[in-house]
Amino acid sequence: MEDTIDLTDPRSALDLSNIRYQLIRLEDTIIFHLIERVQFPLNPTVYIAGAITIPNFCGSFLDYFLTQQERIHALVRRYQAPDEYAFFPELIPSPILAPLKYPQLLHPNTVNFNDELKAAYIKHILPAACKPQVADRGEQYENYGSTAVNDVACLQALSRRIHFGKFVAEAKFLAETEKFTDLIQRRDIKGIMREITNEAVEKQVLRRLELKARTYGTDPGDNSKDPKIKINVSAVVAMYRDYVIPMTKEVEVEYLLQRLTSPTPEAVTKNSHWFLSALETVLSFIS
Ligand SMILES: C=C(O[C@@H]1C=C(C(=O)O)C=C[C@H]1O)C(=O)O
Repeated sequence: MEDTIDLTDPRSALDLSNIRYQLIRLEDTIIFHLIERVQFPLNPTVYIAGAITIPNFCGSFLDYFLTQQERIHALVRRYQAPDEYAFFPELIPSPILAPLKYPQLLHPNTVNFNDELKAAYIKHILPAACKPQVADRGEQYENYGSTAVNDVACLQALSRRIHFGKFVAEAKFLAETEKFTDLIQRRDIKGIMREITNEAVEKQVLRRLELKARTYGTDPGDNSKDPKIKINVSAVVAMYRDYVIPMTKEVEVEYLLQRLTSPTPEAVTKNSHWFLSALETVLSFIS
């Protein structure tokens, strides 16, 4: 197992033990971002379209923040990486940096579960993890900016986690190509779900997560008998059990259902973004 997954090397990127290691690392990122987020109350206003007036924008404050952040991150090539998926892919510009040449690791596909992830985050994950909303204490106590900054960090880490399901699926497909080819050809979704599921690994993930949430959420300097925990540990476990693991597996299944078909133009765009960007750069020099 390597220290980090190398997405420029197919042997590293499609090795299931490397992928699992990456998923374990992402648990740390997700828990730390969530600990930051739950310092603030739920602040439902942030998620309601039109609740905060924004010039030339009619969505929610969170969506405004996400679109702006994705634009700047796209300029520095974030969404060229095969493990990064935008929440608003239709709004992102081409990078200003020269394109990187990633090898073709995944079959071209259109799988993007970010809408489902964002909906579950707002409707279920946050309400379970946040402290109860204090009564409206007036404008000077608002922390909408901090709320959205932390939400974007949480959502982007969660998005990477669930979309790593594509690498998991590709590794499993390569290990048992014949079996998966048959299931995919018969559109046997239940059979695919059964074959990609590893209950022992899932149980291990949940046990480790509980320990991590408790450990990272406790100040090591707090020697009291009943130390304060900065995060609701059972909400973290429930987030993985009810949303993160099921969505990772849905990503796996959807990816496999597209594994044998020839790519649609939309799928090619994500996978050959570097080629289109290169073409754009060349054309900008000519014109
Ligand atoms: C990620 C894997 O695939 C599936 C998804 C898991 C997850 O989301 O944590 C765990 C086990 C499998 O059911 C794996 O096999 O490691």
